[in-house]
Amino acid sequence: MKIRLDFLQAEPIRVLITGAAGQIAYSLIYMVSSGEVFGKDQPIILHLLDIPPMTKVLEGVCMEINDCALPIVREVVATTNVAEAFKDISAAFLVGAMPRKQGMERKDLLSANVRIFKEQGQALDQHAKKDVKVLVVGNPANTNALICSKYAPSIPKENFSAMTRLDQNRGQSQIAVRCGVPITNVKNVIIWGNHSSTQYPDINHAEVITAGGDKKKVRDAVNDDAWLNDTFISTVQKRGAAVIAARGLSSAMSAAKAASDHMRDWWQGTDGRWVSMGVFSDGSYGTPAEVMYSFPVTCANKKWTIVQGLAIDDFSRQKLDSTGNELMEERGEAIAACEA
Ligand SMILES: NC(=O)c1ccc[n+]([C@@H]2O[C@H](COP(=O)([O-])OP(=O)(O)OC[C@H]3O[C@@H](n4cnc5c(N)ncnc54)[C@H](O)[C@@H]3O)[C@@H](O)[C@H]2O)c1
Ligand SMILES: O=C(O)C[C@H](O)C(=O)O
Repeated sequence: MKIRLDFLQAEPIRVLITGAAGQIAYSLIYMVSSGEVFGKDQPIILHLLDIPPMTKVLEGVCMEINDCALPIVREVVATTNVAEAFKDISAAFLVGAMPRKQGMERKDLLSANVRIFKEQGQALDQHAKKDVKVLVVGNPANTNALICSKYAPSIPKENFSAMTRLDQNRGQSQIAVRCGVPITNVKNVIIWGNHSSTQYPDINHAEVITAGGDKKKVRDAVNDDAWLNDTFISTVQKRGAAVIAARGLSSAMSAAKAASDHMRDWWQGTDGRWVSMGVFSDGSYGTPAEVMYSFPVTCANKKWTIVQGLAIDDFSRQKLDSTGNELMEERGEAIAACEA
């Protein structure tokens, strides 16, 4: 009989979720604690941070974590103290921030939220492991991630990322429904740029296994350029606002699922699959350098690599530029707000 000792041997890692008393965290904590993200054999010590007025809610969340009887959760550190929350962490989901309300754009949250990410960047710099992997979810996510990395100079820029996986999942789902196939039959939908209404959901390189079992380019399988170039793009760009209009609250379950997908793929690798992540731009594809731009990437050995060599037509060029311009504007505003 083969006895598995790896579970007993693995050292626990410390995983931080901020905004732990909020909506997204309520789903995310379970996903992370179930082993979906770091592996079923990887014990974790959960660090949960929220602000003092949420202490009682956080206590309730901790009761529920205990009551879930989760095998990989070794300990829960629930706190409103930033230094304690960031101490020795190997991974961070930075969720805690104000969500937008109906009628707002995500960048309207910049002045309210950016200082949170300046403070948390400083905390990462002082207290976290130097190889910590940081996923920023709180909006405006790309620019908050940039600010976080700016204030954590001792941690490599490539350890910071912003979440555009929800947009990727939304795009793949729209295509799967349109083609009448399971979501797993759709590959390589790309999100370029900002997690905002200027993002560019791009299907030019995407493939689908059709209901008949043939592998086709999405453009050929859908065979409706008007829908792909207009309705599809604007549906994905405006999906967050549509959820807010319907629920009266911003997306939470789907955001938690996307955060789990993002960190799992970064941590465990993508086996050559492309996923979209907001990462520190090196200027690939003529994008502005030094903003957190969403690119197609592959992940291996806990590192992401931008997929290179894709053809960019004129339609796409204009869209890559316009979302890049917005990121540069946000960067200027955010730096000014942090230095004020
Ligand atoms: N990138 C994405 O795809 C995506 C998707 C959905 C939501 N979001 C964003 O995620 C953020 C959180 O959304 P939510 O629905 O969970 O909001 P929520 O209001 O339900 O929860 C946010 C929590 O963060 C806490 N918080 C506020 N300031 C904090 C701080 N300084 N430190 C720690 N915690 C703090 C709040 O007390 C609250 O408990 C929002 O900014 C939202 O816009 C991003
Ligand atoms: O749209 C929002 O404000 C929340 C989130 O960014 C989303 O895309 O659902």
